[in-house]
Amino acid sequence: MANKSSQPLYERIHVKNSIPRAVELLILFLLFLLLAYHLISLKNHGIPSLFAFLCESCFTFSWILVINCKWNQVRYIQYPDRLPELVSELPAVDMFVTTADAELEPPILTMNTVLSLLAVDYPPQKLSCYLSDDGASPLTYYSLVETSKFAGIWVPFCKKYEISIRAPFRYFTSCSKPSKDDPFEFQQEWKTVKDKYDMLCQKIEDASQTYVPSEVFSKVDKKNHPPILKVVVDEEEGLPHLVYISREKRPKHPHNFKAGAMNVLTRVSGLMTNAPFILNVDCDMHVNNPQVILHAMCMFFGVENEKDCGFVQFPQHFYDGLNDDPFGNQMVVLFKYLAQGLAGIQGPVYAGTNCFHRRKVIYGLSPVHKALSGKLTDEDLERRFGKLNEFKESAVQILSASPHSQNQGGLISSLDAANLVAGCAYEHGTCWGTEVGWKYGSATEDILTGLGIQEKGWRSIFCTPEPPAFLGCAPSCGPSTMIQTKRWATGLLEILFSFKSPIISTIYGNLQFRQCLAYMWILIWGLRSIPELVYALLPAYCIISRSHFLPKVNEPAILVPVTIFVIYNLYTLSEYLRVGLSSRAWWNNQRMARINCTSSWLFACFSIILKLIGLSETVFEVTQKNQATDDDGDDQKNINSGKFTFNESPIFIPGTTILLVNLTALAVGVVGFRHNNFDESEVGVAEMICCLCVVLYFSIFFKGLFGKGKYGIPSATIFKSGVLALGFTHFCKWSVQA
Ligand SMILES: O=c1ccn([C@@H]2O[C@H](COP(=O)(O)OP(=O)(O)O[C@H]3O[C@H](CO)[C@@H](O)[C@H](O)[C@H]3O)[C@@H](O)[C@H]2O)c(=O)[nH]1
Ligand SMILES: [Mn+2]
Repeated sequence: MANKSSQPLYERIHVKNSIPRAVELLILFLLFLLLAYHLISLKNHGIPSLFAFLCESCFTFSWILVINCKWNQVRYIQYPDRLPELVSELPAVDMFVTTADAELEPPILTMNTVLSLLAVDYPPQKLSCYLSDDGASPLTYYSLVETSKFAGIWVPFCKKYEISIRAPFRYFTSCSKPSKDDPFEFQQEWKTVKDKYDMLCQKIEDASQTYVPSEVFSKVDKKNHPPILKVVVDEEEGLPHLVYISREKRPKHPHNFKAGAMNVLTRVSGLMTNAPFILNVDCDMHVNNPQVILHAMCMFFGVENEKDCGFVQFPQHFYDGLNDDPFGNQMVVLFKYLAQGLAGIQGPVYAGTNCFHRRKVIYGLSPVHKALSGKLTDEDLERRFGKLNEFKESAVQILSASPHSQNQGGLISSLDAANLVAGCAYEHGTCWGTEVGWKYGSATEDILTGLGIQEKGWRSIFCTPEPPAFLGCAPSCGPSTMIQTKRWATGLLEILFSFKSPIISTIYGNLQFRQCLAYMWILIWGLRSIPELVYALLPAYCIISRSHFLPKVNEPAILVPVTIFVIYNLYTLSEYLRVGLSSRAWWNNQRMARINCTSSWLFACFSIILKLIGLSETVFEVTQKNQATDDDGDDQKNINSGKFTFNESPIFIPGTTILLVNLTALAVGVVGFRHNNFDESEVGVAEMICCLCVVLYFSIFFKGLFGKGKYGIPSATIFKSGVLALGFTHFCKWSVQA
């Protein structure tokens, strides 16, 4: 452990945030005032006021959760340079990459992820990289073999010249071309490496066009095949181990998506290298800061009490992000303030990628039991980890030893044993997926797994080195963005309505109360769609039915909602400006938030209802990743990138309906203004402004009404939404007469 007399490995800094806190409290106060107003005006305004009151109660509740999340902002700075003085021997790290579909996830992207991992600044003999391929794709395997050959020149090149970007596709595009002033040797080598990389890309590209001949994969059906395990690099000077795994799949066995893949990776690596630390990255992320493992180690070895560092999470940043974040999915602000806030409570949630785990924590150890092995009988071990003796032994080694006395050196296990633990029957009757490993039962296995770890009392660390440790790609078209947010919200609701919900973890486990509230804020995303949907329709309802839910413009009470609106928007805007984003990015995120909330999250609610009544299971729909090399001409790409796209999916119906209803209401309202007779049933100005705002928030759909091809909403969707909108306006009128 760290020697305390010398300088610390990290520093914990409290971020000053008194002004944001004051504004947050002011908004909360105003929200309460607004609630009070609705209660008082229930008599005059009736039903609309009641609905407004209910919705705003939800918003207020959610705001309290937000304030809780952001209250104490904490940041960490690591000093990797000090590691050598303090840690005599660096521990081994097993690095996991998951891929699931060679079509949605182009192998060249995955290969760049692997290359960037192989080339990190860390003793290579301490590293092993395991690639899990749920697509059992011969192309992926072929690419990996070719990549391992290229790694033989790429890794030494990066280390020799201290290249800062170690994913070749990023390095070779980012104006890395050597200038005349560079040493001649470097210019030469640069050229060779670049040529070799281009050849690698070409080979993979060619292979993707033709059938890849391979004994290993002859007659492999990706949904029904035995485990395929290949050691691609075993002992090679200067390179980490590299192993390809495609776990067994059988139609009758649920494979539990990514969580299942992670557990197979954990077991196979447990047999082969059994490193005490695990790093996992998705195939769409690559290492952007070669010192990343050292940063993580500063935290693991720097904390005084192990308990304070169960896992180390790095943020997800995205490269080549479209300008001003048109799809609102770069999550810069979310990651910044939320994770920094969580860091001040019990630590960030586990985000599924860019995270270092302690293997023993993954094996279910709690911080109060520093070691477990002595207490576990052979039956216990078998129940937890499965039958295989070799694996039980490896687990005992992990559960008993101190973090850096693990085996190092070559791969130790026989492939037979490894094949066994990669089989789908192995987990049967064991604790894998419940007490041990990545947890099953949610499409957001990451949040569920992290929750389980924090429930045991572990804290986690949010680590934000400069340059960013990892970069990835975010979906860049309408449908995949919506599908992704829907999957997240669905997975989160699955957790909320299960026995693993944070409330239970707080009552029976060691999850801190404020951390529980933080989880709640995330888990209820899907449910928020209901009040948001009602609220998006309420102004239109009021205009069509000549009723009110807001004060009139000449009443002093109007100041309350107006002030909330203004202050809230300035507050969120300032968050964007403070991290250096534009006001355009802020606006894009605001409207995507409204759209996601009323569409993807609403559909998440539907899937949960279907699941709860037992009609269908939720699935993990893999996000389409962008090709590193785009087929579109550059010009074409610049014009159209960032333009929202649509498809036949019903997910676009709510948005279109909301737009149509509000347009109708605006029209009705304008006509109403003309014939205004200044009595009680006049059209409310405040309601009209609200309608206008809703139309602005849904302006993407407005453009979609007239767009062509994938930029337009399909006519079937417009038709269905039209019918719904018509139904709604009739309902408004009918409710007045009734
Ligand atoms: O059956 C499956 C499905 C997915 N994956 C892998 O899981 C990762 C994440 O999938 P992706 O489609 O990229 O989903 P995202 O929405 O981008 O992922 C975010 O959300 C997931 C939970 O929904 C987390 O697991 C991820 O870490 C997090 O980045 C990828 O490497 C996939 O190859 C598998 O290995 N097996
Ligand atoms: Mn992804």
